[in-house]
Amino acid sequence: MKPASRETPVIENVIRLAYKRGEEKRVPSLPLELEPVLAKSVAKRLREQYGITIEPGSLVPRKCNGREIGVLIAIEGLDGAGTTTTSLALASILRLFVKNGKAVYTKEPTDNPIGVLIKSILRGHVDKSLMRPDILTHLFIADRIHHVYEENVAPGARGVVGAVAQGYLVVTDRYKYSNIAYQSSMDETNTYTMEDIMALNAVTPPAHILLYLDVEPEEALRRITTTRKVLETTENLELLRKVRNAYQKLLVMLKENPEWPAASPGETPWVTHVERTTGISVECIYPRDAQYPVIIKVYERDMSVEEMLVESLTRVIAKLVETGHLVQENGNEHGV
Ligand SMILES: Nc1ncnc2c1ncn2[C@@H]1O[C@H](COP(=O)(O)OP(=O)(O)O)[C@@H](O)[C@H]1O
Ligand SMILES: Cc1cn([C@H]2C[C@H](O)[C@@H](COP(=O)(O)OP(=O)(O)O)O2)c(=O)[nH]c1=O
Repeated sequence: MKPASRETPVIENVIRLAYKRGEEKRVPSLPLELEPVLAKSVAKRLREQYGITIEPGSLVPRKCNGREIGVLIAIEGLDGAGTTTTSLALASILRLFVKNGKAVYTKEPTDNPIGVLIKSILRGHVDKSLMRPDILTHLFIADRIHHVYEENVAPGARGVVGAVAQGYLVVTDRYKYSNIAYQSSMDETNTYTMEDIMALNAVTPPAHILLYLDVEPEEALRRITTTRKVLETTENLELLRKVRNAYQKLLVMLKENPEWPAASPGETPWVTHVERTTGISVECIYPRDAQYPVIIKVYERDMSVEEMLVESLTRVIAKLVETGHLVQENGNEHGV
């Protein structure tokens, strides 16, 4: 489920998960006091497991040529894995802990015209002949190009990359990795392999961090069917099993052959677009001495929502500190 507006404070959106789109979904409510509880638990686990001490406002984005540079974090998983819940909570907690308060939630498919068309196709509301994996592959990519280079995801920022270049931590609820896992799994003719869809997606940059929420397809379907009256065409057990296999394969592919630094220039058409949109060197946004995306996998077996959130958020923040994308500074006096 996706909230309608990112102008609303993120924590409110988390709470609204309980009420939003009542006609489609009945989502169990998360406790109202979630944010402070979560902040405390995350700070505690970071201290105990990673030796990282953080307080509200104590983290700052790394700098390049004197300006703060943010990151792109993609949250991925099967429908029902909790990508929306986790993305909202992560943006909220990051906003609390970073000094500039610059963290935003965004999502794909977007609420822009191409994203709306995609949703109509997935819901079977338009001509059924549009429901083809090849058509969807290209529509999702077109929606993503607009999202990454044009959509106003943060005040005064052009596109996701514009926001990152202005020091925002951008959390996207799904990204190109959904495209690769879902559309290749829907394609029974095997016209577009995962590698093909990955190559088509080289028009947009990698995420700095890819958080994959791993859930058993049976559990994912159970969550979807208990929270939603109307299921999307993609939400059936057979497809979810295929998509999970595809995600597992994709994580291996990305570890062996990261998107950045790329092996060949043909894999990086996004570099020109990023530099044109942001006006800064790509090396400032994607330092060459690291490999992207950095992958984090959380296996949800027997985890409560709260446990999944603490585990996921702690690991993402620890990784951002470890890789130098977030730097620890003295925080303010309000510890958590
Ligand atoms: N780890 C978990 N354990 C139990 N229920 C969960 C867990 N994560 C999410 N949920 C529930 O599953 C449902 C779907 O969550 P949501 O974040 O909308 O998933 P997605 O966006 O991945 O489809 C919600 O009712 C949410 O509260
Ligand atoms: C971004 C993306 C999403 N998807 C799929 C994953 C989901 O099944 C669906 C989007 O639905 P979802 O993210 O669950 O949104 P909502 O909660 O509003 O229903 O689109 C793709 O197939 N390819 C893509 O490139």
